[in-house]
Amino acid sequence: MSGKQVCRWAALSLSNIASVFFPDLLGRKDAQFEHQLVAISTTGSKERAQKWLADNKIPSAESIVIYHSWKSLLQEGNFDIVYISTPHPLHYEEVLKALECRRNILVEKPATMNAAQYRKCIELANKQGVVVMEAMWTRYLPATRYFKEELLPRIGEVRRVFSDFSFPIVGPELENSSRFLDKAAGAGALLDQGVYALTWADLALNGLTVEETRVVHASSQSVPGRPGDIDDINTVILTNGKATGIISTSMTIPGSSKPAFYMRLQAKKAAPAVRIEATEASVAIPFPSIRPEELHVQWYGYQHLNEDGTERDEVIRKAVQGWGIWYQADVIAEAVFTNKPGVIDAEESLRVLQWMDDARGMAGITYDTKLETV
Ligand SMILES: NC(=O)C1=CN([C@@H]2O[C@H](COP(=O)(O)OP(=O)(O)OC[C@H]3O[C@@H](n4cnc5c(N)ncnc54)[C@H](OP(=O)(O)O)[C@@H]3O)[C@@H](O)[C@H]2O)C=CC1
Ligand SMILES: O=C1OC[C@@H](O)[C@H](O)[C@H]1O
Repeated sequence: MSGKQVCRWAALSLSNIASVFFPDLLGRKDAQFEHQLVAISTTGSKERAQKWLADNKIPSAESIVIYHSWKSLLQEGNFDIVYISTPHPLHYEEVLKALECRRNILVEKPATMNAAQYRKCIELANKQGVVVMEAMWTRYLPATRYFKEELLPRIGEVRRVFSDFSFPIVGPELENSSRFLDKAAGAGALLDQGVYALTWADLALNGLTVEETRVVHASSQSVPGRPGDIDDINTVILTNGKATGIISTSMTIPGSSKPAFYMRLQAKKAAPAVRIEATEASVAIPFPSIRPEELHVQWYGYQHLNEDGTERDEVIRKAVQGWGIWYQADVIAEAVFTNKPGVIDAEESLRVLQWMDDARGMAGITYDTKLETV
């Protein structure tokens, strides 16, 4: 035993991302907590659950309680935090039920389909005295923390940020029933990828002081050749009066990505996916900005010269241990075990959800109204 505080997790669904999150988290020696998976729920069979546990080499699989109803998991399960990773349209109902059961919740991004739904979740979380967090895992990585805490205060006033998240996850072989192409499953690049690109814009524009930032433009191109008008190439422009954010997404073109990314083949010399331009320096973040390990800083002006008189550039490297989706688990566990109820980074999540609402309104990106009720 590690002598660390044990944090017992439940998985609400055996999703693709749960197959990334738990192997990255469990047995993590450099984590602050001893994270354990103790219960799972799946719409699949017991055999599917057992295969999932075996395929993902989940420790102590034989003692994990398997539920075939996510409501039973929430009502009866014996755990500290539930990780919700179903398709986005299901998050809201599941979070509400988890709150009714006074559960601590890590819910995948986007936390809900719109800002109004998340406001309701926040209100209930505060009433129930539990901890809720959107699994915007990028915020909790070393390079992101360094950017916000150490670099942003030193680069002068941010004036413009370009933030792209494009990755060709929609290829010719993908079935229309995939969650990336099924509007009933919340398909669309803005909700799926835009949340990352907008998070970097939020870190740049509001990381030091929060300024009233609004969407002034949004346009969208649909996935070509597919039914359902699925948003793909989106362009969103934000402004707070002093700075401008230009955000882009795509699920069909590589953008700054390298298609081998998903084979965990890190994109060497990838093009910048984010570029933050301030008065003293610019900061470029190579793809994948969802998992940054390098900040390329270009300093401006005579006060930032090398000995040879050239302006200073530097690459700040903050390596990620493992895939990195585990860092957020320590953040929510810390709040749970130090009795700090509430919604972590609620305002940040709400700003991004509101910008996506506004951008969707301008660009005509819509979902069945039943996915958007509060
Ligand atoms: N943080 C990150 O890096 C990533 C985050 N995500 C987010 O995670 C969420 C899930 O994405 P992903 O893992 O690709 O999804 P998947 O399609 O892989 O898995 C979704 C799971 O949800 C369950 N599910 C699906 N439909 C229903 C239904 N109608 N009723 C009940 N359960 C259902 C199923 O679980 P079961 O078979 O066990 O019943 C299914 O396996 C999304 O919100 C996405 O934005 C996704 C990828 C990366
Ligand atoms: O959260 C995510 O991260 C990686 C993307 O490729 C994926 O589509 C998205 O859901």
